[in-house]
Amino acid sequence: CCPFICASSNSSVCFRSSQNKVVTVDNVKVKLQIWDTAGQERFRSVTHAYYRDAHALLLLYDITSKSSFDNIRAWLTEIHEYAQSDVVIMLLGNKADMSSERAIRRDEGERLAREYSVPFMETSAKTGVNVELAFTAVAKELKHRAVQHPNEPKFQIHEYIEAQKEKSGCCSYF
Ligand SMILES: Nc1nc2c(ncn2[C@@H]2O[C@H](COP(=O)(O)OP(=O)(O)OP(=O)(O)O)[C@@H](O)[C@H]2O)c(=O)[nH]1
Repeated sequence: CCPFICASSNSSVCFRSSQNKVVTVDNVKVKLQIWDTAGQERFRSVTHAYYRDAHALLLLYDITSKSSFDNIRAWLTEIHEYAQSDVVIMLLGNKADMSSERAIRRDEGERLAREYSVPFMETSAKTGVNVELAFTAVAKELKHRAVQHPNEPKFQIHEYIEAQKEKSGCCSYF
């Protein structure tokens, strides 16, 4: 409904509610209601009220910004405190198209993701690289959790992502 939800009369404390996205997984339609929360520190006390009930959280940092990467640990700590224990978490290093200004190597993202046992990939909202995959992987995981057939093997989100992700820019390390 609302492009912006403001949590207080101070209009800078807002959440951008993006849109619904429907992903079809094995002929089942999974509706994702996507909330884009503001990432800055000053919003944090308000944001947890929003992700407490979330089924999945995509944590984005900007590969050209060390501070955005450093913030991820704080977010993961926060999530463990406030989010549902079985929430699907995915770490995304965004702006993969800006590899000439890269501040965080891909393997640093991979290492952090391994440390917290969360899937990882680099994305670009500009070129679209791996964006659909991020949403599809989340939708598949949620669908498999909701509709688990007894003889069906458990969906392995890590394996699915590793098999599908585009590794463009593989050699752009500095
Ligand atoms: N080149 C490039 N620019 C991007 C990409 N994603 C976002 N941007 C740009 O980065 C700027 C910030 O984007 P936002 O979506 O506002 O970033 P944000 O992290 O949501 O910002 P806050 O959460 O409000 O702190 C905008 O100018 C976007 O156009 C990307 O993948 N590549």
